[in-house]
Amino acid sequence: MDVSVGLVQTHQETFYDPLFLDSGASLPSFTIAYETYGRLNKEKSNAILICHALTGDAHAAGIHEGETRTGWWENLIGPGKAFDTDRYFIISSNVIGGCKGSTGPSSVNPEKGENYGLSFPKLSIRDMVHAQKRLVEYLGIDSLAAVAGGSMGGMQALQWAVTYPGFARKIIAIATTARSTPQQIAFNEVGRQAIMSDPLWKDGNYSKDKPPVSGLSLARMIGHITYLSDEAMHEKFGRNFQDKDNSKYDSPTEFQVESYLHHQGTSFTRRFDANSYLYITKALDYFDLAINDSLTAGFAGIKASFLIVSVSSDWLYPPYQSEEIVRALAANDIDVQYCEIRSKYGHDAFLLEHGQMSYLIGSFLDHLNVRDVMETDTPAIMENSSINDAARVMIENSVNHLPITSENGELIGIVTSWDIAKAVACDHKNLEDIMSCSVITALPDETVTEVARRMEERSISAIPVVDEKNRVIGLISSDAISTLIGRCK
Ligand SMILES: CC(=O)SCCNC(=O)CCNC(=O)[C@H](O)C(C)(C)COP(=O)(O)OP(=O)(O)OC[C@H]1O[C@@H](n2cnc3c(N)ncnc32)[C@H](O)[C@@H]1OP(=O)(O)O
Ligand SMILES: N[C@@H](CCO)C(=O)O
Repeated sequence: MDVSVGLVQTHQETFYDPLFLDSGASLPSFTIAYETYGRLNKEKSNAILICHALTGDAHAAGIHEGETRTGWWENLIGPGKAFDTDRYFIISSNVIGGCKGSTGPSSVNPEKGENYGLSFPKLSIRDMVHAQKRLVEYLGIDSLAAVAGGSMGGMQALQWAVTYPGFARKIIAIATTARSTPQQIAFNEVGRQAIMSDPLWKDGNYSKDKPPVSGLSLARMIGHITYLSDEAMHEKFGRNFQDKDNSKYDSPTEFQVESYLHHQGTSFTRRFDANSYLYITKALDYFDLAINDSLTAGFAGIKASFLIVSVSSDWLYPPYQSEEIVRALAANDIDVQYCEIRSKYGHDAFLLEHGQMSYLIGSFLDHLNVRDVMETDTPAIMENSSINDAARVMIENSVNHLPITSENGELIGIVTSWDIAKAVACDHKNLEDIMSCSVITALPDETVTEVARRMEERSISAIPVVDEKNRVIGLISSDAISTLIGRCK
């Protein structure tokens, strides 16, 4: 059986200082629903905020008492999983504007004593993030190890990096964009029109017992098509009929795909509020991190490392949008890793491709720096040494790479066992004749991944690690790296 965080509860916290919104309006007070998994460490340095997508909620992992469904990222959050609750304190909250315990249009306006409905102010992704910051501070946390999410959750993660530079050390943004495209806005608008065309919607003043279920169901059916791929639909349903005995002309849901979409639409109306759908999709539409159409300008000043993941078959948030994020980050010299995962599931792959996602997220969160892997007791020799001295030191210490330093410890060259062999074969007498003077080096705070890539490109099996004054402080070897990868699995 899978290891899980087990029984969990959704908590609620109300904040009584107003939340000022991008629209110019404000919420006099607001409530945030949230769950936490794992333990906050003494230094309060191990918190990770998880952000949900359009229709998600705070219940990202574990199980609620008396229920059977686990949280929506159950496969990624838990002991020993990518978001390892033995090491990290995970926070997951419902966005403001939502309908799963946080303040949204279905909540009571404290100033009027009635539901907000359409009097709820317009929201942005940044407003959602401002509200999350209040929660994080309430939990006593003044920096986050990471913020992570898929789809709209990825937008929130990016927004955190822009709005609160340096607050989160790592950002994980999956199947997302830095600015909504006309096509995304178009699908959202069709969904909204489906809701607003339902006579039960009543300009947003529907009663709790009579919500606009046909409109909301239709909105979800349209949305759900965009979360799948052509291939996934072929594989799931083919052209199969739902009822094999009564196949054609006389059933409203002849094809399996029709039946499936109706099921997705209907079950959605049991868990989601129509007005929340209108507000949250609008927040998606407004989302644009570019400044004067430049994402590079929009990302200036960011201080975090990024993992950006796209899905090969995602036609709603296609990989080119992730690539745009990566280019703009790289243009700002921001550390970024990018992977397009191969998947047939389409956009919803961020909820389904557990293997690939676990690997990427797990390695990104745990990635080690050169400092963690380098050997520090490696020998070096002075510049005026002889070839014999070099050979002896190499044999005595069983090393194949020997940095050569000046008197003050500065790196001036390197000699390898291959160079020594060459010296014997070609009868060279001086160390200067065989040593390499333009040495590829590593810095202690670089990631092992970056350095491994450099070593692979140059076909080098070990490189000296130097400090800011180019003094040798250790050596990193491909052997040490492969031992590490073997250990990490
Ligand atoms: C990420 C966030 O932040 S939260 C939001 C995420 N959660 C959701 O989107 C919930 C709704 N979405 C889904 O269920 C998504 O499809 C996923 C991605 C989460 C799950 O995908 P899968 O495991 O592949 O499930 P699938 O898409 O096949 O749907 C299964 C459901 O369809 C039903 N179904 C399958 N075929 C048919 C059919 N021919 N006719 C009618 N119903 C059908 C199943 O009975 C099942 O019903 P249930 O969910 O009520 O138990
Ligand atoms: N299935 C996800 C996809 C939207 O990104 C949701 O409903 O939130």
